[in-house]
Amino acid sequence: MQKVVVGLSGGVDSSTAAAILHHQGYEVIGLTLWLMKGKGQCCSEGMIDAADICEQLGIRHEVVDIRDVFETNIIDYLVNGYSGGITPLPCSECNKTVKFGPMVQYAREKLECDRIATGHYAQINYDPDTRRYQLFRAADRNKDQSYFLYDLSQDLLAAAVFPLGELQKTDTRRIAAEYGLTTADKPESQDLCLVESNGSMRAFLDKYLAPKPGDIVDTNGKILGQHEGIHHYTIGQRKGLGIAAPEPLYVISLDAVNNKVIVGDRTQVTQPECTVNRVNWVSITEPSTPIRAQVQIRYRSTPTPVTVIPLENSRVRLVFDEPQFSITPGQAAVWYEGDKLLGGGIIHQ
Ligand SMILES: Nc1ncnc2c1ncn2[C@@H]1O[C@H](COP(=O)(O)OP(=O)(O)OP(=O)(O)O)[C@@H](O)[C@H]1O
Repeated sequence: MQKVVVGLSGGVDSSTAAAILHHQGYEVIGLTLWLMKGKGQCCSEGMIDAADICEQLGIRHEVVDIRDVFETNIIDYLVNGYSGGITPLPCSECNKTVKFGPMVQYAREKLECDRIATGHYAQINYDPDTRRYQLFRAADRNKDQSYFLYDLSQDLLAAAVFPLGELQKTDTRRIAAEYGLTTADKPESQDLCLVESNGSMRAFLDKYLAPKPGDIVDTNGKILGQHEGIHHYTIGQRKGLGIAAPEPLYVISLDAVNNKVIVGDRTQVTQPECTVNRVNWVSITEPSTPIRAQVQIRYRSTPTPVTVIPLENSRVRLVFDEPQFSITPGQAAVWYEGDKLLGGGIIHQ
């Protein structure tokens, strides 16, 4: 019997992924990563729900304590990023270095298993011509999580299985109900796990960063107001500036060195191009000449036409057909050809 390890968060998606594979005849092992320190965090409840599902399916359940890795790779990464004036995207980093990497390693070393399934909505296809694992958007466009998976290596994609990639979310709930899974009606997570468990990103950051008051200025350096710490702001932000002005003002940059929030009008936060670092090419090898694609500069943004110009050291320059509003350093830019994810990286400037 073929063995597969399923990453179980305790939610309906991963429970259903496990149940589908179990009913297809795989030997399924449930694996829950213990991510967050502290009692009462979402993981504690998730672990119990995951254990329940394993009991229900009659499968083995492993819990791997990875709290230190989560703290270094996600919490420190976020806190350092925000205090340095960028807006990091934790989910792609978490998928690569906290979830898939350690799960694949644990499965290979401890469970003699080479396949890892998750409840992610995305699709993988192996192209024998190019010998690459390609990543595609999920059939359910509204649930598509390919954007958060752009940083997976070929080795991790080779091991990954996404049983929900061809389903609509309504199918998942229906299947969960048909199998009588105890998680079938569990509510959807609405936001980043850290935001859910802390109430807001600001509340999370305030646990780690002391207030550091400074000036809110325009591009000429004129002081327009005060802030409590640049970590409370993100590029393109309009609300919560506390400044009365005849025209709407937006955050156009964050100056960590001088502890300043710089604001301006909408045109000043709209750019024709940007540089992207730490690029991972997924479905194709790195091209030697510019390519055309459609890019998303944040998770829910509409894909927009772009020319991707390869640069040295795993970087690219993105030249948008139409200038883009609020390009945010630290967020991911991910470019596609139709549904095929070509590559992505971290927006630099
Ligand atoms: N703590 C964890 N341990 C093991 N696998 C996890 C864990 N958290 C998430 N995963 C895996 O990553 C997938 C996507 O995680 P995400 O946080 O986006 O949850 P989700 O889409 O709400 O799914 P679910 O309904 O399964 O919680 C999950 O379906 C699961 O397979």
